[in-house]
Amino acid sequence: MSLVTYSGFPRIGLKRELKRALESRWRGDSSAETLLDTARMLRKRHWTLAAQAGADVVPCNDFSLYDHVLDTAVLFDAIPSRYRPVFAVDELDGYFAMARGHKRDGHDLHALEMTKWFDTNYHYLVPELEAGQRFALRGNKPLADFLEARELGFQARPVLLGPVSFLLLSKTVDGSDRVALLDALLAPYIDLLGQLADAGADWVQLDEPCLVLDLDDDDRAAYRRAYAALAAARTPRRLLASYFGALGDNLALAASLPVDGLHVDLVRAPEQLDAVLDALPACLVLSAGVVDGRNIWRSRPERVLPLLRKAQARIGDERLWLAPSCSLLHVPIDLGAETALDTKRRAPMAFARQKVEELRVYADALAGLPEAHAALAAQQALLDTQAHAPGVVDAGVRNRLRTLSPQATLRRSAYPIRRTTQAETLALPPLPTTTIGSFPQTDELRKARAAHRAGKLDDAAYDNLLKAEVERVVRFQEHIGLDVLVHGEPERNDMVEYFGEQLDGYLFTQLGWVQSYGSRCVKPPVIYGDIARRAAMTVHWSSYAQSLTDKPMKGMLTGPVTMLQWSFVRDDLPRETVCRQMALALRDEVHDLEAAGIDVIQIDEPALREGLPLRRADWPVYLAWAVECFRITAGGVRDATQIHTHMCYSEFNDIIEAVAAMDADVISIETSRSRMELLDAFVRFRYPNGIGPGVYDIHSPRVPDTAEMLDLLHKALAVLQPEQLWINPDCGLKTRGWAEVELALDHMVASARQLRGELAAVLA
Ligand SMILES: Nc1nc2c(c(=O)[nH]1)N[C@@H](CNc1ccc(C(=O)N[C@@H](CCC(=O)N[C@@H](CCC(=O)N[C@@H](CCC(=O)O)C(=O)O)C(=O)O)C(=O)O)cc1)CN2
Ligand code: MET
Ligand SMILES: [Zn+2]
Repeated sequence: MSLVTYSGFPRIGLKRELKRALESRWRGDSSAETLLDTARMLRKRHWTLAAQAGADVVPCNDFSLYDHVLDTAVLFDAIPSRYRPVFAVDELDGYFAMARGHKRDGHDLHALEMTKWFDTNYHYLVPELEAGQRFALRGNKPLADFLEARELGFQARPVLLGPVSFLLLSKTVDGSDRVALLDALLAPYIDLLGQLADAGADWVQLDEPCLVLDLDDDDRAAYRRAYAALAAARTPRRLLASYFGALGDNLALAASLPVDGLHVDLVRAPEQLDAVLDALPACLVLSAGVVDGRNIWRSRPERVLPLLRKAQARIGDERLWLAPSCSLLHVPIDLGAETALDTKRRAPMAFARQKVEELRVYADALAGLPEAHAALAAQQALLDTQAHAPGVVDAGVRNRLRTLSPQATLRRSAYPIRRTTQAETLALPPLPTTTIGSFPQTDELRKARAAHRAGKLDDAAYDNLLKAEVERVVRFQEHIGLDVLVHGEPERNDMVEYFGEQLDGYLFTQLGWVQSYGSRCVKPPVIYGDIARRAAMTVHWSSYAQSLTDKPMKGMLTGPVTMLQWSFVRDDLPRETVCRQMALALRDEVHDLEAAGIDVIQIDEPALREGLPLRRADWPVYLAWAVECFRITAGGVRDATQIHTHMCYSEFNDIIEAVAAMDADVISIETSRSRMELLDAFVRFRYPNGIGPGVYDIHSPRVPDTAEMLDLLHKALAVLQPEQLWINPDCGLKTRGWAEVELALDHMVASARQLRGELAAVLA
């Protein structure tokens, strides 16, 4: 009979137990032991849950206290020297110093860089390597997890990030070739695999997601060398796992590697099954990733069963494993906890637990169990009726999209004309200062929102509290002398969920948390139907904030691509269609803001880069619709209305033409961690519009001083026109405390004043 398994489980816990335990430890309110106890409790709970749901084999070492790439770096002792003194005192403090920076006991260490895990909203820590880097086995996390599982009665399969993907996801600090470090890295990998074999592990899973990317010959050679070396050593049987896309031109490579099993993603790339079966050497196990590890919809038996039957016919039951397409890290844990959702809406959905249950049913169906067949037929019937459920199709939206004029993407005039008009109407000083939107989300705010939601705080009281917060934010900005103000976004739980709550076509979960980085989670809202705006969403707050000040108040919206990227999206329409619906809804909001007298409107697109397809060949199509959607949102406003956009976590070289084609009047970007390196793409491209390279790293509790910001600004002025330059932080301030924000923004305004003085002196 085919075996049911999965390659990784969410770590944070149904009620975010890990988040609470981490943050409590970081505050110093609890001991390391307490944190480790919570982690152990979660692993046990999750293994038990998965086994009860029908998994035959569970993975181990998929759990992490912060991030699995960081775990791998520490496991192989790839620890930059600056952190070593902290490790020398305490291993766990050292680990968290790499994750979050460390300012204590005379140390002032910045964290490792954080970046997107492929095209997901999960962020990993980028290992820092250097030429001549040495690796050694440090600690025994995978082995300890394996033994812990066995103690509980599970013969688990340890999961490791494979050596080649580990190197490809790392960076070298000296610009040397990271793949050249492979041979040095293989020795401790082999040690570890030997230890696991000695301990009785029969399989190990080596994750090599980079196999779905465009690889060059050196990368391919590295794969061959690495896996030949592992095959020559004593190891458990090796399952090579690819996910997030098709193996494509790397299929021959993957199938030629000396391993014992291959995992492929048949959700993103069902079409690869024939080629995979043709290429799969005899005796290899095929782990078929047939239910979606990236989305929350039940699988469609009419799509999945033919794939499984074909595989079964070709290789038999013993060599066929059933699994989700990728780790379940990217979905919430248990739909059963969503008691507030009505059963009709809940029926077509599946979270991690339900996905394992689905796999069990497929395995039983392959084994010929009649009740499994009946269950799958019922599931298919349910999904078919879903297409006609209320709210799924909105004829008005469909019609509006069908008849949308191409003119909708156009501004009235070209940028140089808009620029002049805006200079006259806004009358801003040179080098205008602004912020990215959010101000600190204090405990008080979050508690009040929770109380409001629970019915313990009435609408009026909640509204008053938010109004008072907006007023505080406005007064503060006036006091320190910022030029373009914001209202601070205190009314928003999250920049995506907040808008989702006000749009038709969306539904929400109570406990649908997904880890974004470390202890930070998001609760992606679910798009199940056509998107339409019921009423204005932000005009009330922006107008109120504008009424408090004579300075321009910047309206604040989340852009269509980011709304899509950070939601769970229906799978019965092309993503670009859903995105166009979103763009139309947001366009109406832009117009309403303009009509209400808001002259500056920011449309955030921090996830535009994240949505870029993993294969270069697929970029142009995506970028074309992504840019079009932004332009639909911003299109049609008066020349005098200044459209801003904001992007963080982005490498711009690949997308600079698309960014320019968005034609926002001003873009703010994250640049301070890279010390303005991210500006290079804009400079090379001679990006003509306004640009605000961030001068304050808001991810760190560290407050930069004025001189540090001036230094960054001088760097920017060396390559940009002074008329282009805006001064702002890297991103929103919601995760920071007021004390830090007050100081940092004060320093920022001081740096702007000084720079204006310098410029005036040059011109005089
Ligand atoms: N969707 C999304 N993706 C993003 C970002 C983003 O802002 N949004 N930013 C980038 C970085 N990623 C981030 C992801 C999450 C957070 C973040 O701060 N998340 C918060 C939760 C935000 C939220 O939904 N808050 C809700 C719920 C808050 C809460 O925990 N309430 C308590 C009750 C309050 C209390 O008593 O303390 C509870 O439910 O138990 C609210 O404010 O209403 C967290 O993990 O702490 C920040 C950055 C990239 N991806
Ligand atoms: N306007 C948003 C904020 O300031 C943009 C955040 S981008 C992740 O929080
Ligand atoms: Zn941002």
